[in-house]
Amino acid sequence: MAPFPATLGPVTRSGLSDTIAAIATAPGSAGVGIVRVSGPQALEVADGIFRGRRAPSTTRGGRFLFGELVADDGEVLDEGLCLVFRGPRSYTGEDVVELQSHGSPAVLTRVLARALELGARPARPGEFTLRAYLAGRLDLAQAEAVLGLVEAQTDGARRQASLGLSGALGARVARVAGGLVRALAAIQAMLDYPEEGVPDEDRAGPLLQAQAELEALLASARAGQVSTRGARLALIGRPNAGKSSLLNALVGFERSIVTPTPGTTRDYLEAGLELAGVPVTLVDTAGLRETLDEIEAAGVRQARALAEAADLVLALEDGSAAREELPLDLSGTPARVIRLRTKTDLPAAWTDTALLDVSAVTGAGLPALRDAVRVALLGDAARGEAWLTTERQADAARRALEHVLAARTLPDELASYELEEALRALAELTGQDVQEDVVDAVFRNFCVGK
Ligand SMILES: Nc1nc2c(c(=O)[nH]1)N(C=O)[C@@H](CNc1ccc(C(=O)N[C@@H](CCC(=O)O)C(=O)O)cc1)CN2
Ligand SMILES: Nc1nc2c(ncn2[C@@H]2O[C@H](COP(=O)(O)OP(=O)(O)OP(=O)(O)O)[C@@H](O)[C@H]2O)c(=O)[nH]1
Repeated sequence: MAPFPATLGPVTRSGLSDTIAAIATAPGSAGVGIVRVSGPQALEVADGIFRGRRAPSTTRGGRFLFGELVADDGEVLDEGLCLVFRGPRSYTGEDVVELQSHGSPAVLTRVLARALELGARPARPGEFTLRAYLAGRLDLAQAEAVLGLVEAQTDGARRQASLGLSGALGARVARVAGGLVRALAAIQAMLDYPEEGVPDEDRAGPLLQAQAELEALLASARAGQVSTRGARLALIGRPNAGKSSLLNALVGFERSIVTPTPGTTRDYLEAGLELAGVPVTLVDTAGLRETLDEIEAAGVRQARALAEAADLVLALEDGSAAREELPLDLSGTPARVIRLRTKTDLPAAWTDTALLDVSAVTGAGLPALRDAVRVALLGDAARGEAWLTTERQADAARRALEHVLAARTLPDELASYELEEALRALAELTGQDVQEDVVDAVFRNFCVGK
């Protein structure tokens, strides 16, 4: 891969020759904390801070030293470790030094301040990973996966980010690009040697396959974003339908982190849990409880707004009492709905096979409900495959697919133009051919020190 994409402009590249430093660990007290330094003067900076049996600048890469971290006046700030990575064998590809101390803000801010005195400048958000990208050690999708790993709240989000970092997404995209290049070659041969008679399948076959792969990738995008960003599930139903009990049952049956937080306005209750690896926020509207009975317009509007803001609606009807209309009509809203008949441990007042039977008391039907939620949120995106996890990636894949679809119907000359555009969109996805502002936008979301 090229040292950095040719289209990158001066802003992204600026300051690559200077040395950056940042606290790499989270704020607050911890057993250990890290100040990371990267750039040509990293070893010099380390020599100025670290006092041990040997100087960092005389140490081979891949080693760590034990010693003291000292201030400019010689005061010992803390004991600590110094890890030496010599470029290009480091995270950024440059010389990198890690100063690992005890993890208090008091120690870490002093170590960082000393690094800045010695000539480093504060790193911008994501700048270490940006440098790794510019050095060609990560593609843009991998850099986004690093962010995903830093921010992962659930095992599902972690799994997708880890797959992305391993390069699995880049490999999937490269497969599609390979097919497009083959189709392009067939078209070129047709244009250059029309009398040779290049078989039509040479062009159509790879194109069809590329189309199918792009469609599968795009189908994974929704799942990828849901698994990273999480999903909101709204519980809708008449008073007494069993919303709170179902919320408690779902939360209670999950092993993972439970954070019941009353809504700031006390109008609704939210509970966080993990369903099928997806961070899910269940929303139960307390404010609606009084108003829905009278089908008051404001209450229904609020419920509708809640449903529309949700990724998925669970619509509950009490199976033990005379059946009443749902309190609001969800047809015509984009919300997807799973309809439930509740309290199935009690004698049934009615049945309806279109609804999923659940009992919050016995737990009957909850596994089927969790399954239905998983399918509604993730579709059938294969778990072991790398998914598109950001809107930026999905947008690039969408454009690539549009060009492939166009290429399938156009005459050769125009088709080859469309395929080149499709390849350009794929190169954008992995960051091989991308505008500087796009790169900047990716790294703006990072934290300092990453
Ligand atoms: N202390 C610490 N932990 C960390 C990181 C780090 O930078 N520091 N990471 C980062 O954020 C992650 C690990 N990622 C890393 C990736 C590459 C290299 C690296 O130096 N690679 C070189 C050398 C490999 C080798 O010696 O075999 C290379 O690939 O050439 C280091 C960390 C997670 N844990
Ligand atoms: N037997 C049985 N009773 C249930 C079940 N779910 C809820 N109930 C009972 O039905 C009543 C209403 O349940 P809630 O969970 O408070 O219903 P809700 O929809 O949140 O009602 P509001 O708080 O008024 O909005 C309570 O007395 C529950 O104990 C169930 O699965 N089986």
